[in-house]
Formats: sequence, structure tokens, C-alpha cells
Amino acid sequence: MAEEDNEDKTEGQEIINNVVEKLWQQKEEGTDKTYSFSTEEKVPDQRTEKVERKAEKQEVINEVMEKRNEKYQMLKEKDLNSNSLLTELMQQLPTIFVSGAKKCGTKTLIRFFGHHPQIIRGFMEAPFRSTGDQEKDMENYLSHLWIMWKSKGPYYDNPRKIRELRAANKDFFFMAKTANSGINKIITFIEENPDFIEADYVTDWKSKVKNIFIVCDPVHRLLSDFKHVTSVWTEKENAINRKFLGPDSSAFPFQKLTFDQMVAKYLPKVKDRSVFEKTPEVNEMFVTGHFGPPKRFFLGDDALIDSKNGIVLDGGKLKTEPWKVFQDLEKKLNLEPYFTEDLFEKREDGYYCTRIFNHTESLDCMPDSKGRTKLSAGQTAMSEETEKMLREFYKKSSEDLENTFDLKLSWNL
Ligand SMILES: Nc1ncnc2c1ncn2[C@@H]1O[C@H](COP(=O)(O)OS(=O)(=O)O)[C@@H](OP(=O)(O)O)[C@H]1O
Repeated sequence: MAEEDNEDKTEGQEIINNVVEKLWQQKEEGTDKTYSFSTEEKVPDQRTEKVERKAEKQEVINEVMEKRNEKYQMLKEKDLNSNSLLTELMQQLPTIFVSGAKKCGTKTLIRFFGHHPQIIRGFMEAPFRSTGDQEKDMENYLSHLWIMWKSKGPYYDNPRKIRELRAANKDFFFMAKTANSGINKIITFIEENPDFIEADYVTDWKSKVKNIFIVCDPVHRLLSDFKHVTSVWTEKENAINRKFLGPDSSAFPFQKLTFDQMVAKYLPKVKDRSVFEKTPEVNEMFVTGHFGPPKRFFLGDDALIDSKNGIVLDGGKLKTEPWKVFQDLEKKLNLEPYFTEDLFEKREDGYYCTRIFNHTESLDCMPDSKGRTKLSAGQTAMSEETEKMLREFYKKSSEDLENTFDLKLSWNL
């Protein structure tokens, strides 16, 4: 289960997060031992584990969605009819989806680009969860979005921003982070159920909705992903996904290996596809860097997003020249110019923060947990041999991406 950002907690989000946390705790304390740590003597059958893992995840998702739905209904009833804008926002889909490869800076993009005066930003992830009941899943997704659209934080006030933009007659976007698998389900659902959302915007929503897909150096991305799955359980005691990432995780069975050892062990298995059956999560970790979705989603006969609305964005540049990334996006989205270099300031660890005007907090920075791949003095990220093997593994797909989308990517091919 994806972690949600802890920034800017609103009442609604807090209640919902508490429900999720409680459910996970109950599961941990219960008798179900699917995830109990295996011992050397009793090695479980990995294929059975995979099925059990999937089944348990689904069971938890269903339970969480059920509880969330109750809370959403309660919150919605409170606001229903009391305020026409808040009621209207209950039906609002994103008009920009941000998706992309994990660890490529999606959260940074959402958070910083959300400062643009024409962007209404979802402040947490907006996963589309499937329980099997499509209408309910869509209701839940819309309710989750609603919590984001109506939120106010220490330096932003979405409803006020929307009212002001409307009064000034300006175009604006609702931006949320949802994975492409979810976007796929949402678009298909809206096509099949055109009357489900009763709002004018929905008639040409599909032809207008944008998708920013973030990519980055696949070798660095793999390292960052590795650091995440091998460290999050020690960093965050209450992390929702601690179970899947524990010291004897069966999903990522390399918690005690170095990055070099992990690559030496698993890259050959990824290449000959023998890893796929036993540990699909590890396979996914490697192949994410092949960046197939933009081609599938934006081009070809089965494209879901109109090619003029699909934007492939190099997340590596968010670390070095974020203002250029945002200026480029402003042009592509036809927004008024807002971002300049002086809006950004480097913090001590080298990552940029963005300036906020007229507030006690003058800078908006990503939480410290971002930047796991920073190294302390004397540390090397990976051996030259590992880097060479990985560059070779990713070379062709990166070249393909450059040629297909006419890009100049920031990493060495
Ligand atoms: N300004 C700023 N501050 C902090 N972090 C920044 C910034 N710009 C880009 N990045 C990079 O974003 C990487 C994390 O990407 P994601 O947010 O997509 O990760 S996640 O998949 O949602 O966990 C994160 O990767 P790691 O360094 O490996 O943690 C950062 O390199």
C-alpha cells in the first residue's frame, strides 16, 4: 500500500489515516500469520506466499475502503448543501494526472508545481483502489479527491483559490497523483458510464485530461527503490507497509544484501525471467526503469490519453534546475508564467525548496525522508561493474524513449 504524505493534515485526512492505521494494527495483532517472519528451517513455498500476499492485500484494501467509505459519507453529509462549491467538488475528477516511475520525484513535482496560481493541488496521493465493485470504487476515489480539493493548509486554501480563479475567469487545473493502472480504470469507467458524474466538465474531460509521466535515471532509480524497501521498516515504526518490507520480507528477500550483491543475484534472474514467478515485486523493481507506460498510454491505437495531452517529464532535472522543469510545464499547459529561478533556494543537503510569499514559513521543502540516496563521505553508491551492467540493461529502452518523444534525457545512456 502506498504511503501517504504526512504534510498538511486536514481533519478529514487525519480521521481516514487513523482508520487505516487501526486496521493494519488489528491485522498485525490478529491470528493471521501470513507475514510472520520465516525461519531458516521452515522456508515457505514462495508461490503460495505470492498468492497469499495478493489475497491479503486485497482483503485489507476491501476492509479499508469499507471503513473509509463510512467516514467519507459522514464528512460529506456535514458539507452537503451547506456550501455549493464544496458540494460541486464532490464530483471533480483530476484534470492533470501525475504518474510515473516510483522514486523519480512525483511528490516533489506535485508539491512545488502546486504553488502555481492556476493549479489546485491534491496534497496526498490519490490511488484508485479496486475492490471489485466499480461504482463504489469510483465513489471512493471521488470522495478521496474531494478531501484534497476542499483542503486548506498552512499556506494554501484550495476553495478560496478556486473562487478567486473563477471570479477572474481564469482556466485552472485539478492536479492529483494517481498511477497509470488507476488512470486506465478511471478513463474506462467514465467511457462506459458517461452519466455517472453529473457535471458539465465531464463531457469533454477525456479529450482534455493531461497526464504528466515522470521518468528519471533508471540506475539511480533502482538504487533509490532499493534503499526504500530496505530501510523504510527501520525508519518508520508505524509505516503501513512495514509488514511487506520487514527484515525477512518475502516480497523483497534481500534485506541483508548490499546493492551490488542484490544486483549480482537478481539481474540475471530478471533477464532470464526466472525471478518473475517467485518474486514479481523484485522483477517490477528492475523493469520499472524501462519506462514502457508513456508509449502505451500516449501513442498507438490503444492510447488512453490523447498524445497532445501526454507529457513525459525528466524528474532528474527537478534536483538541478526545478524552475526550468516548471517553466516548460507552464508552456505545455498554457499557464501564465509564475516560476522563476529566484523562487528556489537550496537547503543544506543540496535539495531545492520553493519560496512561499506572505507566510510565516518562508520556504516549502520536501520532508527529510526524500533524498535517501545521498551518500555520506567515503561511501560509494555502487561498484563500477554494477553500474556498467545496469546501464547496459537500461540503455536500449532509454534510447527508445528519447527517440519516441524527442527528448534529451539528463542521464548518460
Ligand atoms: N527538492 C527535492 N527535495 C527532495 N527530493 C527531491 C527534490 N527534487 C527531486 N527529488 C527526488 O525525489 C525522489 C523521490 O521521488 P518520489 O517522490 O517520486 O518518491 S516516491 O516514489 O513517491 O517515494 C528523491 O529520491 P531519493 O534521493 O532517492 O530519495 C529525490 O532525489
